[in-house]
Formats: sequence, structure tokens, C-alpha cells
Amino acid sequence: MTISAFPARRMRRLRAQDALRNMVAENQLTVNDLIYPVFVLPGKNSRQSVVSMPGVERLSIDLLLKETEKLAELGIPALALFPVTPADQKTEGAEEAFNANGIAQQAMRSLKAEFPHIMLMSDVALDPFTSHGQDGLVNESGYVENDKTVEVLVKQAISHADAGADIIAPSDMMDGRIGTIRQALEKQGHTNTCIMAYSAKYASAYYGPFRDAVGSAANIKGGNKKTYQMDPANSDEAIHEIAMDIQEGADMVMVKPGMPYLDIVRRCKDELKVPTFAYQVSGEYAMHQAAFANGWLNKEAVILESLLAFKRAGADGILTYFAREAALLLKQS
Ligand SMILES: NCC(=O)CCC(=O)O
Ligand SMILES: [Mg+2]
Repeated sequence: MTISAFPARRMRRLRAQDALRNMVAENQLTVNDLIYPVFVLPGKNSRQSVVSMPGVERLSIDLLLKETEKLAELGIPALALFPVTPADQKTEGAEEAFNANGIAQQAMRSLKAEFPHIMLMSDVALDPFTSHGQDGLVNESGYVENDKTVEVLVKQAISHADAGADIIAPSDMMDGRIGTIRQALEKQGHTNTCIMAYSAKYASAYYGPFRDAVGSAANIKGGNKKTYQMDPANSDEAIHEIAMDIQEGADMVMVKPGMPYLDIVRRCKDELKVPTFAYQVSGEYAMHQAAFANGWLNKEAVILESLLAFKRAGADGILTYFAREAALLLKQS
């Protein structure tokens, strides 16, 4: 790098006017970068707000279809669907996860029929469907059994692909699930169904509001997910996880949570050079909203800055509960 000295170089020269700043901007956030997570309720004409996620609503499919019309107008390219399963449908074996007429599967069929160009990302994990709130099947001592869980995840993934999912997104962190799911998709003729692996998903305390939103907080009680999700202390391990998922057939990978883990996003991009996504999770959303509500942070500016930070770290796209608002702000700017 050639570095000329002051005053030959005044760093402020390129910052002196808007057009120039825009011209030399190294990164840009656009609506194409945004994936919008949505919570789907059973029934009709049903709308519930999520107390710990101000501005986020759980919607029944009919209302989600209306909402999606607006999202399509804003140019949002993809939705990530999270079903809210009634308590009486949760079981030890999570059978509802692969019910062809489950809430997620129904939502995918309806959305695909009306909005074929909006990509649908489906969450593959068992926690919305288990009576104990863990992402997999547990044995007598409460340990989440890897290989038995993968068998159920495969059924869930195939049911999502059959229902029209464009991107299967396993968020469970079982070992070997990407390869097994990929093989099953190929066998069933879903050769162009993509996999976005939640490869580096940390056992994070930032997921609290999400568990309220899908109603799994009560099920998991005081438990945790540390025997399958990653230790926040680790970074090399994330690269290992991501490399394995790529080798098993992941088309895209994800780091989660987002802002506290941007170092992992950057390492992933630098070292593995694969399509990399990050999830600005519910806790990140909630703390931003709390500060906005108190007037401590400027909402519009901080939303866009927080998302641009992901791009700067190397993310190709971001899952964010701010997607709708960010798309609107980007359209206005
Ligand atoms: N599998 C999806 C999530 O766990 C989301 C977590 C969050 O938004 O906190
Ligand atoms: Mg893994």
C-alpha cells in the first residue's frame, strides 16, 4: 500500500461532499441483501404482537399473504418462515415437524402460489415441535441424540422442499446433517433446492425474544443448547464447522448471532470465500428497539448503520427483523 503523507494526502478531501463520499464508498447495503424472518400462526385472521420484539407480529397465513404483497412491493427478495406450533401439537418425537400440512408447509404452498418470485427459506430444526424445546430428540438423560435427530431433520427438510421451499436452512447444529439432507434432496429430485447451513450457530443468550415469539421458551425451561450449539469463546471452531458444511454440500453458510460475531463473518469470508450470511437475531433487534423507544438512538440511522456493518464484515446477506423497515428506508433514500 502506498501511503502519501500530509498534506499531499488529506483524508478529509474525499469526505467533503455527498457525491464523492458515495463514489468511494467501499460497501453498500441494498434491498437484495435482506432476508425477512416471519412468524406464522395457525388459524385465520389472527395477529399477535411479540412483547419482547416491538414491531414484530405473528400472523396467520391469510394475513401473511397480505403482508407479503407489501414486502414484494418493497423488493424484499426472501422470507424465512418460523411456525408457531400450538402446545398440544408438541411431542417428544417432534412429528409435527414433517407434517405435510403443518403450518410452515401450508404457508410455503400458499406463498409460492401467490408470490412465486419471493424466495422462501425454511428453518430445519425440531425446537418449535418438541415438548422439551430442544432442537433434537433427547435420550433418558436429556442429551440430544445426533444421528436419530438427523433422520427426523431429513424428513422435515424433504417436506419443506415438497412444499416449495427454495432454501432449506438447517439451524439445529447436529453433525452430518447437511450431507444427509443434501443426499435426500438429490434422491427426491430437488436438485436445485439450495441449502443455507446455520454452520456457526453459537449457544447465545441473544435468542431469548425469539423463543418467546415461537413459544419455545416455556418448553426449554432452564435448559440450554450448549451440547450442540457453539461456545461463544471459539473462533477457529467456526471455520471448521463451516468448512465441513461446505464439504457436505451447503451452498451458503450462516453465522449467528450477528453483530457480536462479525469477526467470524470476516474470517469465514477471508478464509473460505463462500456465500456468507449473518443473522441479526432477536436479542439484537430487541436491544435496538429498546434504545429507540427511549429516544437514546436515532432509529433510521442506526438500522441502516447496523446492517451496513454486516456488509463491511463480508456478509453477502443478512437475516434481520428490520428488513421491512430497512427496505422502506433504502427506497426513500
Ligand atoms: N433458528 C432461528 C433462530 O433461532 C432465531 C434466533 C433469534 O432470532 O434470536
Ligand atoms: Mg456442524
